[in-house]
Amino acid sequence: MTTVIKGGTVVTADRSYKADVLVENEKIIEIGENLTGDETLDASDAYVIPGGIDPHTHLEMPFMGTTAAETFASGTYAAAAGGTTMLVDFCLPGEDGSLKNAIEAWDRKSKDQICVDISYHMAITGWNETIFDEMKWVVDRGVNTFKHFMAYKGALMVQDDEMFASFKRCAELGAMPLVHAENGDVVAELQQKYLAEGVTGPEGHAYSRPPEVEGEAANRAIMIADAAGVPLYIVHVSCEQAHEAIRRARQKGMRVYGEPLVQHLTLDESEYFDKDWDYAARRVMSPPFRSKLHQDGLWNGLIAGSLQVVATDHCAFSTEQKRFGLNDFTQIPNGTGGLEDRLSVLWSRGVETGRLTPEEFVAVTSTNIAKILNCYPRKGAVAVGADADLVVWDPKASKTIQAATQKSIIDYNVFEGFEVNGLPRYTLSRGEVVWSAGSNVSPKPGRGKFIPRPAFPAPNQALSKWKALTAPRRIDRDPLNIPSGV
Ligand SMILES: NC(=O)NCCC(=O)O
Ligand SMILES: [Zn+2]
Ligand SMILES: [Zn+2]
Repeated sequence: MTTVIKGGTVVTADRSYKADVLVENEKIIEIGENLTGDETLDASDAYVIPGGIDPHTHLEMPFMGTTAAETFASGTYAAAAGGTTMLVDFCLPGEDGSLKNAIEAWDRKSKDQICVDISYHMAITGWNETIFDEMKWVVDRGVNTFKHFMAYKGALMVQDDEMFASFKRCAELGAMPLVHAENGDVVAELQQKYLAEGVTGPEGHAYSRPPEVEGEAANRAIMIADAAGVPLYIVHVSCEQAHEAIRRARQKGMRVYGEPLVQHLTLDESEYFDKDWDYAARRVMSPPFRSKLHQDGLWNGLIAGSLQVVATDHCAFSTEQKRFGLNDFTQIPNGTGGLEDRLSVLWSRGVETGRLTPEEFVAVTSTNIAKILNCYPRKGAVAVGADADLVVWDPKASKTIQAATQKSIIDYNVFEGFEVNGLPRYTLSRGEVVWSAGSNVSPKPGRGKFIPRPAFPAPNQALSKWKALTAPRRIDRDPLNIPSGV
């Protein structure tokens, strides 16, 4: 069976052009004019773009004494409804600390539920010989990225020596480290200070995580990655201090990537000062929302290329779960949602305002991350041979974001009331229509696949070669030119 997407404008990260797209057996088989197929999807007055890739989600993740309420089924359905056809979820080791068991646990949770494709990042939350050994198994299993939390002291946080050891192991294995950059020691002290001063509400969350703690950690992680000889990806970059560290590193020739979230681009710190406790607590996430000045910096970074990817860090807790921290902001489970609305919010606030071109929109929502994570051009491309993960994007379709009508099972939405233009008319996952606006298509849980991402030795090898060429070395001198000792 063939499907033709007809009459649209194909938009990729580097160009836009009028063409039909023909799909068969999960793949794009032809792009051109006047194509026909067994089934036709109308793309007139619309763009045909690669499906969105959200590289940062935490579905059903055990965290802060509870478990993120968004399930693999509801999260991937919400993703499809918003034009996202692949997400990368974080595997956390359980009490036994085993990476292998964590991946197997994530497989068990996800496999019968996922409606679109997924991949994993593996979290490194400690350091020992078993972890060192298991990292190879993880990479061979198709997970080439390892996340390190520099915050969440007493829980997920790792120390610098552990990070350095793990980064060096990543370099050997052709893997890439990721970091959550915040100075966890300082955050922990600031939390106690504000609690002692009687600041117990969600505003304390923002006060205890100022941009400086993020900037310091970003600089430290960059220095450690450089010493280990490995590229680095910094998740949820929220402020100028961290962005500046990335800019400086890139200017020095280091492969450092930065991922702002759509929430940080569009919501600011005033959300935490709302008089309604639930409203403010629902927006508690780390790092917190910042001022407009930081937001402008993040947008500019996307334009300049110093930041490459827009993600969501979808880690959604119900209002009931947020209320665990009613008397103490440090107990509010950290995390917000965004998976369903990332593309439409970014289109409305980015492309519609002229901050981003449609091509840049495609780059930061799909193509760049597919390249960074080594699954391009299978994903992130409109090209013959690529998976037919495609979105017919209707720039004229509009809606008001409302929790009441969302596919996510969370009882609120941090973008509630946002008027957005730009929505998927159709979302195709490997050629199958998994979302069709105005109809009742709903994808079958379990149809999604795990996408292995092999080791990517090239950037690591290039870096090692350069490091070897430029390493400090002994100067051999003619003994005649060495003054004799006195
Ligand atoms: N970001 C957040 O607040 N929660 C999810 C876990 C993390 O990424 O730090
Ligand atoms: Zn994080
Ligand atoms: Zn996260």
